[in-house]
Amino acid sequence: MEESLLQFQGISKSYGSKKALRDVTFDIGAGKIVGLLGTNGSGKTTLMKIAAGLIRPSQGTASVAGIPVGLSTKAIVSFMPDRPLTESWMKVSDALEFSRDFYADFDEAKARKMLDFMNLSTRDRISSLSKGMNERLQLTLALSRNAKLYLLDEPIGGVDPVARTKILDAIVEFYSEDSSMLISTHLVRDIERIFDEVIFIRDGQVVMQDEVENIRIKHGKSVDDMFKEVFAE
Ligand SMILES: Nc1ncnc2c1ncn2[C@@H]1O[C@H](COP(=O)(O)OP(=O)(O)OP(=O)(O)O)[C@@H](O)[C@H]1O
Repeated sequence: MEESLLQFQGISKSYGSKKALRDVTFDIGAGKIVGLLGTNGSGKTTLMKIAAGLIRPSQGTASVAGIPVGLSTKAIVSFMPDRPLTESWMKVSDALEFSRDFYADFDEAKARKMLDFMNLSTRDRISSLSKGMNERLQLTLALSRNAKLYLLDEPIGGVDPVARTKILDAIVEFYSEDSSMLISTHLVRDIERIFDEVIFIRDGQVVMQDEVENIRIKHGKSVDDMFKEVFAE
């Protein structure tokens, strides 16, 4: 059997009386780029944060590479949150230094190569970066760790189509094939070309998990068409 890199078993999460995830079960194998697709408020960020070990589920178990989510899985999981972690007083070089001090697996040479690719300079002030450039920086910081699992929460949210293409190209270029990646988004059309598999999540429940090739062959549809069909109101 192929190695499982991320496993959710019967995960539920409530915030007070609000149920954000309901009995979520899925498995992601090694070497896969997986899209976590759902509309606003469907529970994508909650799922990512549980996988990253930042919040605890109300029920169920989550594991990364067979290890229950906790301190030791944090060392092998790189999380790009949908809101920047950097501070506005920093320069890009300060952000690199922070990541280097913080993460034993941070690869500075890779980070510098990626910054070049992204047209970012270490001298840039973070407060002066546009939203799209800031997303590029956050992605650089996340992908420059030699992690086993990358969790990217809305990496193309709120940026223009040109920046989206650049960000997707960077993901494909700098992705290492022995790791897996889970990418949440609702902008399916722009990004579906990079997915091996997709998970559809609606109202906190997984409604479908399939290989992209299956969707195209079995259903004769693009992932975007399938998404629109599943999420039609
Ligand atoms: N800290 C919180 N307290 C209370 N409710 C919350 C909290 N965080 C999320 N929720 C609710 O849980 C549900 C799932 O939220 P979540 O952020 O996981 O969804 P999402 O799919 O990431 O949405 P979006 O695409 O809008 O970011 C939403 O209804 C949200 O309002």
